[in-house]
Amino acid sequence: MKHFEANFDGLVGPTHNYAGLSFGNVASFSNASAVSDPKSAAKQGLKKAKALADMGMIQGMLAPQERPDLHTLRRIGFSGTDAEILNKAAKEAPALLRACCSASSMWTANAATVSPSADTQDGKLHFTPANLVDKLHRSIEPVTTGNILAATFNNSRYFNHHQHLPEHSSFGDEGAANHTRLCENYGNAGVELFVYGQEATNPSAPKPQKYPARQTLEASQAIARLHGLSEENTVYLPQNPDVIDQGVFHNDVIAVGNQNVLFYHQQAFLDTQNKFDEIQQKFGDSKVHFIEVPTAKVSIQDAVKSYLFNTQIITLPSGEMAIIAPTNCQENPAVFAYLNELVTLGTPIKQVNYFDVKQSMQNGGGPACLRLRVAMNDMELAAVNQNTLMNDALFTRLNTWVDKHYRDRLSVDDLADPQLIIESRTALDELTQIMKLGSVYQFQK
Ligand SMILES: N=C(N)NCCC[C@H](NC(=O)CCC(=O)O)C(=O)O
Repeated sequence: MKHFEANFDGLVGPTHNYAGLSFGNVASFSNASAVSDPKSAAKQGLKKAKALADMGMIQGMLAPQERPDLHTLRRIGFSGTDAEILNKAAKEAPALLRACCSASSMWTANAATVSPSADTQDGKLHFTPANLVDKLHRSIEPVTTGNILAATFNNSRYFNHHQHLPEHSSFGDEGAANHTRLCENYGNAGVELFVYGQEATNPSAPKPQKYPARQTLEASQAIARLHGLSEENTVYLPQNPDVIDQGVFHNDVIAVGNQNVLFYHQQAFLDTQNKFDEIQQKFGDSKVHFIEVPTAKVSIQDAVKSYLFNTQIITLPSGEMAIIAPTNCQENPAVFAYLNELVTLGTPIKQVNYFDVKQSMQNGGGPACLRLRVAMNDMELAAVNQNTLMNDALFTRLNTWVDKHYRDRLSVDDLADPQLIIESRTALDELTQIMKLGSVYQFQK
């Protein structure tokens, strides 16, 4: 049986825009009210996904969510026709309308936490959609995320789908953005590493002062219980609250792992040495490569600006590891110099490939935010909805679909345009047919 890690990238939705919705996410705040280009955003994402498929990686796509989210606007008391609701919300509660229009489901690293079958008690692949309770615009994602995941991984013999955690800050859960799995081979039991920013039930534990910690220890522990992970294969690692206060709103902005590599910034964690000893002991006899980037070489500010750690580390079919980085890393002299040096250091990482994902970066989403990792075997892959897997035909089909339905300019004021509801629904309805997802959206029920 073959084992590998697949990446499922979020298809950017037709309402991709810059609304400044994410307090603590520097890019989101500093680009608030900039004009976006949903068509380019979607195409940049598709290009990256296709490039990985062309490198021999298993690559899938996850459908975006329905936006504007009329269902939520109705839930909070707006009534009338769709156009009337939009009009009233734009006048009476523009901030709530913006929250209901974000295309933020594109960052599928936040869609769910995934545990491969090699790690779980029942031998199935487990998915728990993230509740994303820290941000209003993201807290409306998990139900539809669950529908999309169930339509993509649609075989109960192999896949176990859980409900998202209770919607309370004690269980703040941001999915795979705060979760990394280290393993010798994808098919062996690995060490599941949960990084949290706060302990909800222990007020004296360290926590950030300026920006919110989105992930709690209690949420991470609940996921480990739900997925049937063993204690010997699980490590909980506290994030350094000082870096959260400098804009590191998810762990995947400061660290990334793959197989036997953990690539991280010197200031990423608390209690680092003890926790690394625990990781090594649980990992087993072979050595984990802890690749530390020192502050002297790359400051936190440069890491946050360039997204050096929001890179994907992938294992190519040749067995070599490559980094998939945003072009922003090339544009930052300190980071570019570091990456050029990294490939010469004798670590498993041998090459760096750069991709322009600037439309996503301007909202704080790099290459790693755009993908959900699913380690699986070939039987599990055969059970996946095959219409979601990237190949030449799907790439062409989705690009044509984007050309047909997406705007190339969207301002925050355009979100009040009722025509956007029609455009978005027409596009998504067609997409569910292309990807054979069934009725995953509220407007289809
Ligand atoms: N690091 C990972 N895995 N994901 C990045 C998510 C970015 C997203 N930005 C936003 O939601 C901005 C939307 C706006 O401001 O319009 C967020 O902050 O949750």
